[in-house]
Amino acid sequence: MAEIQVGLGERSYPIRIEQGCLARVGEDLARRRFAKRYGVITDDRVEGLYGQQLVRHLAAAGVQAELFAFPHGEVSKHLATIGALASRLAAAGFDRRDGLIAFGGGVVGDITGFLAAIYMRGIPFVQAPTTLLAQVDSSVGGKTGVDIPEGKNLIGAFYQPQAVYIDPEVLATLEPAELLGGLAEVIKYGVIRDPDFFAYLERKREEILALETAAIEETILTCCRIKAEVVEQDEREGGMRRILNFGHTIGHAVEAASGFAISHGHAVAIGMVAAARLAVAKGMLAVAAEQRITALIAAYGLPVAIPADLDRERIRTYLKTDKKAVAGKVFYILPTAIGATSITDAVSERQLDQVL
Ligand SMILES: NC(=O)c1ccc[n+]([C@@H]2O[C@H](COP(=O)([O-])OP(=O)(O)OC[C@H]3O[C@@H](n4cnc5c(N)ncnc54)[C@H](O)[C@@H]3O)[C@@H](O)[C@H]2O)c1
Ligand SMILES: O=C(O)C(=O)C[C@@H](O)[C@H](O)[C@H](O)COP(=O)(O)O
Ligand SMILES: [Zn+2]
Repeated sequence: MAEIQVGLGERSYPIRIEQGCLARVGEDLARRRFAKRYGVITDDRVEGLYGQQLVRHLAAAGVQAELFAFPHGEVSKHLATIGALASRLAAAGFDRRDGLIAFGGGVVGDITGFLAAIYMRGIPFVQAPTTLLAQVDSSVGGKTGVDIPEGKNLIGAFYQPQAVYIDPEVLATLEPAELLGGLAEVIKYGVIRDPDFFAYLERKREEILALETAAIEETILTCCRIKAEVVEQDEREGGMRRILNFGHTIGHAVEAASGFAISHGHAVAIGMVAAARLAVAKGMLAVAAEQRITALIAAYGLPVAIPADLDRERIRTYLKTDKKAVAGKVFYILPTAIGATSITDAVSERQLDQVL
């Protein structure tokens, strides 16, 4: 069992990482009393696999909870889902003393956090992430929100959870492609911040892919530690938090341009390779480092190139609505070494053409 703290003054919260901890979330909630009862927000797949089990565990600890599921996938991550869930909560009599549990992957976490931020102008919520991506990234840091046709995550709020409960056991039922998506964000942490962790990912590939307990726990813990450190320094992305967006400038555009046929993690993998190549083109990164980054992404079975049939003009259109764009200038987080980045808008059309 490991517990780390995200230190944000009165918005601080613990991240607990423990095999089987979903069975003990109820005890913790009963002790901490964030809310008098909980709406467990989830998607239909996670509901089918673990929904009743979680509600039973909560009930055994004396925690009242009700499940609210929506159809799985990024296509649900829009305002209509928020509206429908809010209506269901209101119909069930949820009031300001009640809270939410985000029980699922990043889509569930982003939707639930945003709903918690705005339902009755704000109710408490906790994260119980069930995908690797959500356990290493989206459940921590308080970015919540939904997509609009113009782009990814263009509506949302910074709203921190009260606690994060990570049970690596549930990863056993993930589809292999979903596991890989999480590994893209895992590799991101090595590239932006931690060369030793990058080398660990090179060495422990087989153990990590096999979800071997020690390797997967170490991986989740390292990512959460790095994310907590970054968020503690820049909660609302005034500056350095932008490093967590490495691979996301082109990644988000690829994801949206594919109509979400390419998942977030796979698009981030493509975006990281593109960013590393841009960095080489600009003379900021050694070719050998770019090759190591690309080789690690490929070694985990992730894509390294934008599919040939994906419309480049659509990608360019989405690049312009990236949240990091200011006064029409698109910003890129480019690696300068394994473990270090630089943020720049000085990317020429020709350099962009080369990587697209
Ligand atoms: N807020 C943040 O900081 C942040 C960070 C990274 C990504 N994100 C967002 O997260 C989303 C991607 O998250 P994701 O990859 O978890 O996608 P997801 O939530 O769609 O989950 C992927 C699939 O896995 C299924 N699933 C979840 N847990 C399972 C389990 N234990 N066993 C079997 N199946 C399971 C889900 O039903 C879904 O079909 C994107 O919308 C992205 O923008 C947000
Ligand atoms: O927490 C952050 O900060 C991140 O950027 C983490 C990203 O992995 C994540 O995909 C995030 O949702 C992207 O945020 P956005 O502000 O670029 O939409
Ligand atoms: Zn991401």
